[in-house]
Formats: sequence, structure tokens, C-alpha cells
Amino acid sequence: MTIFQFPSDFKWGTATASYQIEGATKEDGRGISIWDTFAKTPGKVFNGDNGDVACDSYHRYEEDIALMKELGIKTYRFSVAWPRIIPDGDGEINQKGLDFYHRFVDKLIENDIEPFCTLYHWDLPQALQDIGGWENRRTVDAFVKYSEVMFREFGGKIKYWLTFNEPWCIAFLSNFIGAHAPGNTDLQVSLNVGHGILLAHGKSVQKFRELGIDGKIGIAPNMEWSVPYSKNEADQAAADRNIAWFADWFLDPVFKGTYPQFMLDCFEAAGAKPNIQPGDMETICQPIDHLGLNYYTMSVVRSNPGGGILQLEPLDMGLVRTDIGWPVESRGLYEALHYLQKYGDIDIYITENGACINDGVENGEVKDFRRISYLQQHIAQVHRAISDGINLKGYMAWSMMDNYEWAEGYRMRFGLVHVDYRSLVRTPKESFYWYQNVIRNNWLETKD
Ligand SMILES: CCOCCOc1ccc(-c2cn(C[C@@H]3NC[C@@H](O)[C@H]3O)nn2)cc1
Repeated sequence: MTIFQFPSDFKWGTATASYQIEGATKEDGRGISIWDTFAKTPGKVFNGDNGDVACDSYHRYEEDIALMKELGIKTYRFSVAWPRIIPDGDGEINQKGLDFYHRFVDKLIENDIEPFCTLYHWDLPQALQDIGGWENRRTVDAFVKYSEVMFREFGGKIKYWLTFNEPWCIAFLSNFIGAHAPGNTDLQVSLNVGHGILLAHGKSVQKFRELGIDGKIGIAPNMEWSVPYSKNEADQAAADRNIAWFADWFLDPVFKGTYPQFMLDCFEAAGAKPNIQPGDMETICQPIDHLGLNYYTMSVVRSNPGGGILQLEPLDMGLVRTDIGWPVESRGLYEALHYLQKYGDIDIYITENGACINDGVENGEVKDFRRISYLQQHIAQVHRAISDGINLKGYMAWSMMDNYEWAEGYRMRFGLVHVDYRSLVRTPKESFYWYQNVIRNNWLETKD
């Protein structure tokens, strides 16, 4: 038996996102988002699932917060639906939207749970997509206006902020691969979108500083860690490209004010480059207070000139996979955390880590021991990184509850709490009680 003790101020938490749990998509003045549109487009989402009801957390948030209190979390990461605050993205403020988030945040604070707010978790107002979305600098300015509304309204009440969740998913998964909303499949569009969200990030941080908000702000990239199939240079360069696609492409502009040259070369070879205007990189490169890191899986890659824009191919090394098909390899989290040290000794939160394990309810229980195994392995790596001196301040399990897993709809379950989507009954899983024990003890026990 090994005991890994965590720092006394370590922030144990969970995470969700607005479109994935709230439902009530037509209630209290909420505008349409690109995910409402995408989900209702035939063939885009498994089973045609959409977020109209989801977990109905818009109405059931008090029940959810009671479960968070029972779990014992110190912080809860949620996102705000921009279409609830400014329904057409750039016009009138919807007071009922602000009122909802005040009720919600007040209930969290009443239960001694620190609100950790993501401003943008993919639900762009459709009206802004209609004018070009993040490719249009009017959308960038609209985001800054939305951010200012949130900063003025919640500044001080909410002390931990993130501008964007998973820039790679917003730019590349949604506009090059096309698997997420709005579903473009054009590399130049994805670079334009990536540049737009980086500009919006930088301007929003500038606004946060200008207003003198009492709090901290950052951004939350997702990283798929990659290792080379062999020690030859071409395979190592392939792994470097895959890592940079998720991390450096966004974090070099934020921390250094430049895109990584080897990735600019890679994209230029594929016929695309970011549309950088004078002053853009200075705007993007604003000092931030923390980084969120979302980590799920890693890949083994080798160089392949015919392997797409990155000229690589992932290899199946026979690792155990979760029910969504992602290989389980926790050392990738440890390596990714060390990799991020090149950006300095900044506070880091694991803002998402979890496993898709689709076990159902049997006799009132969910025996999701595979999820416990995944969490145990990854939290052990978190402790290892802290022991190495990395400034790791908190861990938020994805997810508090089963929810709408985007293009996978409701078939993929990441929650510590099971949700019956017909009755909306919540059932804490075995992993909920396991995590509750880790939080209560502030230590991790491993069997070895
Ligand atoms: C090559 C083709 O590939 C097609 C699908 O490719 C991906 C890649 C990555 C994801 C993905 C999903 N998540 C979990 C979410 N993070 C934010 C939160 O909302 C969770 O729901 N992280 N990454 C999905 C699909």
C-alpha cells in the first residue's frame, strides 16, 4: 500500500460545460448556438441527439450542487452559455441569463464550492457564426463585450476564470477535421479561427486587467501527448508536430507572441497560414495567471509523408482503451505537465481528466471500477508531477455527471454520477465514492 499525500490547499474538483448539461435551450431568452444548429443537422451527431434537455441542470442545479457538496469538492468548473447572456452574440444583454448564473454561483458559494468559470466552451451564438464566426473580427470584439459583461457582473464573486476551453477543438476539430460545430473542413479556415480565438483571448485578458477584476485568468488547452515510434529523427519530429498541434500552436502566441516556426512551415506546406495583422501578436501575448490542462490520452506516432498535413501516422500499440476508444496511458499526463514547464512556472490546474466508461445502473449501483482504475493512475501521475516541483494547484475530474458528449451524443458517459436521460435521475457511481474518499483524505492510496 502506498499513500500519496497532497498539499493541504490542493483544489479537488469536477468539471462540466453549459451546452452539455443545462438543457432549457429555448428558455428565459437564450439565443441559438452553433451546437443547437449542428445537432439538428442530419448526420452530424449520433442518433441526432441534441442539448434541448441534456441533464436539465438549468432547473436541477440545486440537486447537482447538493451532490457536489456530498462529493466534497473544493472547486467546480462550469461554463457560461454566451447565448444566455447576449442572445444574438453582440446585442442586448439578457438579464434572465445573468440572473440564472447569479443563482447558480451564489448556491455554489453558499456550499463552500469555489466557482471556476469558463467563458467559452464551444456554444458560439449562431448569429455570429452567420457573419463568419471566429474568422470575423467582429466576433472577436463581441467576445470582449460579452467578457466585460461577465467581469463587471461576477468580478470578485468568481475569482477563477478561463477564456477558452480547448482551442485545438475549436480551431482544428471543428473547422479542419469537421467533427464538431460548425463542421468546416478547411485548413485555412481553421487557422483563421485559431487566430481569432487567440485575439479574443488576448483582448479579454486586457479587459480583465483594465477593469482591475479581483481574480485570476487563463486559458485551457487540451493536449494529446505523443511519443515517437522509434528513435529516428523523423519519428521524433512527427511526435513534436503532434504535440505542438495541440499545445505550442496556441501557447507560443500566448507566452512568446509568435507562432512556432516549424508548425508555420508545416501548415504553409499544406497551403495555409494565419492572417496576422500588425499588433495582433502583441495583443495575444498578455501575461496570464494560470493554465488549465485537459488530458485524456496519448499516441505513439511515426513519420509518414502521406499522413496528412502533419505527415505522421498514429500506431495501435495495443493499449487498453476506454469505451470511446481512447488509449489509456497516464504517463502522458506527467510528460505533458513537464512539457508545459517551458512556458514558465505558471500555476496549472488539470481542468479535465476522466474516462468514458459506459457502465449502467444495476440494482441502484454503477460498478465503474475501470473509471476508478483510470482516475487512480492519473491522479498518481499528478502527485508525481507535484513531487517534482511542478506548480500543479488542482485537479478537476471530467465529469461531475454523464452529459452530452458532443458528436457522440448521450451514448458516451464520462460522469462520476450516472444520469438516466429519460427520468433525469442522478445515481452516484462507485467512482463518486472513491473520489469522495480521495478528497476527504487528501491522499491517494494505491494497492502496490
Ligand atoms: C481524427 C478524427 O477524430 C474525430 C474525433 O476527434 C476528437 C478528438 C478529441 C475529442 C475530445 C473530446 N473531449 C472531451 C471533451 N473535452 C471538453 C469537454 O466538453 C469534454 O466533453 N476531449 N477531446 C473528441 C473527438
